[in-house]
Amino acid sequence: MKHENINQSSFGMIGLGTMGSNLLQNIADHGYSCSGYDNDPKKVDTVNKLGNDNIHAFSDIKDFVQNLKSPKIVMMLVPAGKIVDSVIAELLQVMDKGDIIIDGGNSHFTDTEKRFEDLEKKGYHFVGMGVSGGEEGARKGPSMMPGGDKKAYETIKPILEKIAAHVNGAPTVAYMGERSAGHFVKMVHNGIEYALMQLISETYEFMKSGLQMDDKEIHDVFKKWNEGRLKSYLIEITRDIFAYKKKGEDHLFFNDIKDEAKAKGTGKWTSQAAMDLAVPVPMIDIAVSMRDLSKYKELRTEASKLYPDATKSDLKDKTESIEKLEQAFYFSMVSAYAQGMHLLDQANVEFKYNLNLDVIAKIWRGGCIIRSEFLEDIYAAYKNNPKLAHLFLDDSIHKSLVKSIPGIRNVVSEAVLSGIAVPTYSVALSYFDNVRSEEMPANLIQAQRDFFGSHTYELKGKEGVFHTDWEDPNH
Ligand SMILES: NC(=O)C1=CN([C@@H]2O[C@H](COP(=O)(O)OP(=O)(O)OC[C@H]3O[C@@H](n4cnc5c(N)ncnc54)[C@H](OP(=O)(O)O)[C@@H]3O)[C@@H](O)[C@H]2O)C=CC1
Ligand SMILES: O=C(CO)[C@H](O)[C@H](O)COP(=O)(O)O
Repeated sequence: MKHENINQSSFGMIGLGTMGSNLLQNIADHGYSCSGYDNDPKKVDTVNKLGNDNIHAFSDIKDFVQNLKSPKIVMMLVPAGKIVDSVIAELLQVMDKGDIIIDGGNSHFTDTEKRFEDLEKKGYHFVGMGVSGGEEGARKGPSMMPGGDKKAYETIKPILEKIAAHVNGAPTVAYMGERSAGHFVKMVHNGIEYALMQLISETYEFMKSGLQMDDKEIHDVFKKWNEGRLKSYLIEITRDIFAYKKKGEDHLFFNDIKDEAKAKGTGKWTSQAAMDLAVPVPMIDIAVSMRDLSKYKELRTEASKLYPDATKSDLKDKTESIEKLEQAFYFSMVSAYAQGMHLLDQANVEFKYNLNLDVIAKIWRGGCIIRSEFLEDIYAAYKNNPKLAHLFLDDSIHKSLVKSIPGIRNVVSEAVLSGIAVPTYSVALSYFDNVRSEEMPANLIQAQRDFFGSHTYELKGKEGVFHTDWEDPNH
């Protein structure tokens, strides 16, 4: 479909799928004239049939670009990977130097790093921007994490600030930092998302198998939790999943879903990046691993026959157990955010991104999947002390964390004795117990390394590296 009006649109979107179509409508709702392009003519048709006077969709990339005002602003919301490179290559044929290209997908930060460098050399302004909030967020107000070309960000800032969610009047978008900073921050956001989702699924298992609660009771607990300090988007949707029945059916729909979790990769990328930077994020690691384990259905089925019953403990007092579980969830949730923020802090040093952790917490308070009441505390912690080395060291967080320790210890031990898998809870606790250990047993590891491989060790109170012949009879 060709349009008469050329050079009319203020904003162009490539990829009119779930995110692109909704974000474009959000932008159009704020009074901007928009163009859309997708290589799937059906998507183009669907968008044109919305009847939104502010949106014109094209199935020819040249017509699409021609319809944009200069400097042209084009955002891509296409699947991450090679497709992004091929769309950029097409765009370079039809855009002009000085134009702005935004990648709003979940691109790997190392790809963004290369694209930024390449496009900068070629004279284009490139912004790598994480977008979170899913379909509804894109339509009504996402959280956005732009990084890269600062000048380009200043140009698109008025649009982004209008379409973002708002918390206490502040938009949930801000410039994150240099080059690939936006996509790095989004990746860590997703890593935390994985950890919290795994934590919620273990909570459900503990309630169901440990406390013998039925679906209605579980729904009521999530409802109550969402009215307190655990209030968050993920608890809110879990509450709603525990109330969702198909018309005419008497059971919750999610019970029909296979217990095999899929993943697009951002959680794994977070763990990989954390390993490369030597930052421990064990809750994210375990969340990725448990999604992987869920796929081994046959293996699990066979093993379940071989090892049928674990010792069951007697969890009698449900009310008291739920109170402990709330403490345990709070404790572990704090730990999940703390591990993610620690990774961001260390990546900032390594990659010289110029991140501001308070700003990141601020824009995560609304619009995104990990938005939560607790992000207010994280925001306050980093605003109060931008150099805070770890969230556990913040005074206010310290106070509430300490009060939750009995809960986490109780839940982990009860679960272990009952044979209920709570790896994220367990690792949250062990991570904490090691973080609070001035002495770790790592000296033994050093001794072993030196014993079998002459890898050397350092000594307390003595400079230098040393080696011992551990099997020398004359030592
Ligand atoms: N869905 C979500 O909740 C979220 C997704 N994201 C990220 O946003 C990006 C887009 O996701 P989403 O909207 O869900 O994906 P969809 O698959 O729904 O939409 C992508 C669209 O891009 C089109 N497309 C593919 N290749 C090209 C091309 N070469 N030229 C033009 N259009 C093309 C696709 O067409 P076709 O179908 O024909 O291939 C499709 O219409 C991804 O990086 C995703 O990870 C980020 C946050 C949340
Ligand atoms: O980016 C998102 C939300 O912010 C995606 O919806 C989310 O990452 C989905 O990831 P996965 O498919 O791996 O669970």
